[in-house]
Amino acid sequence: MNFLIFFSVEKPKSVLDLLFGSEIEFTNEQLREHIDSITIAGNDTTALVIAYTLVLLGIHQDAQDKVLQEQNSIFGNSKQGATKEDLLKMNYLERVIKETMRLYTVVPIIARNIDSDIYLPHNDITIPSGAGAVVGAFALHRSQAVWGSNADEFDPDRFLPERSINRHPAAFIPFSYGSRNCIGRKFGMIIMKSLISSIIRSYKIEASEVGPLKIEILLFPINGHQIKIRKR
Ligand code: HEM
Repeated sequence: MNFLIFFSVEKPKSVLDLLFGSEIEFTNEQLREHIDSITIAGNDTTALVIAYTLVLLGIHQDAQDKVLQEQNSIFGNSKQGATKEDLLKMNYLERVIKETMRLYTVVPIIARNIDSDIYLPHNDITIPSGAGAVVGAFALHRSQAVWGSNADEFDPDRFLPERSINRHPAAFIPFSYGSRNCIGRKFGMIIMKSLISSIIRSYKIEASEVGPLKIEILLFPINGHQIKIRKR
């Protein structure tokens, strides 16, 4: 297992080093469970978002051109990996990734057990303690009431600051919301931006529509993705 914590000023430490060095002494089983959480929660989610993003860029060539322009403005012709400073400049790519996570919410349903009665004033409904509840993030992200009549269309500029001002903070919840939201959301963004940045600088992508989807905890394309890549 060889995860590194990036951008530390000190010598980078692996996740295991950090877990071993923490104040709490974990049992082997707890250590394994932590590593399981990080790999399972962090791997498939990130890989799926990267794949959906590449497919959407392959379909929307105009967006791919804009991503490439932004990359060229940061890197020129260089193929070097992105630094933290480079990643901060990738505003358009970040909007593309967010729009991908909105349309293809890879954690489409978030489930909770209700442990005390919860009153929902807008609907005048009380969810009783002991009930199970799901937050339908996929449905919320496609809601025309929230995202407008073009909710099903790919429009990364929805995430421009000026178009996001009046949006409810919980309208966009690919990483969930509140105290149990994703602990890896910033790390996930770093991985996704770094990888897509390197791929787009080296390859031109073409893709066909995303076909039917299925939910197996995460959101998978039933037929896989049809994608062509050509060296630039
Ligand atoms: C695009 C990538 C990712 C997406 C879309 C995503 C999404 C989510 C969502 C929706 C939850 C809440 C699930 C629930 O409450 O049922 C969650 C929790 C979690 N995520 Fe992520 N995640 C991503 C990347 C990562 C990465 C890279 C890591 C670790 C390095 C990670 C670690 C975790 C952990 C440990 C939890 C449980 C947090 C808790 O229960 O307090 N995730 N993630």
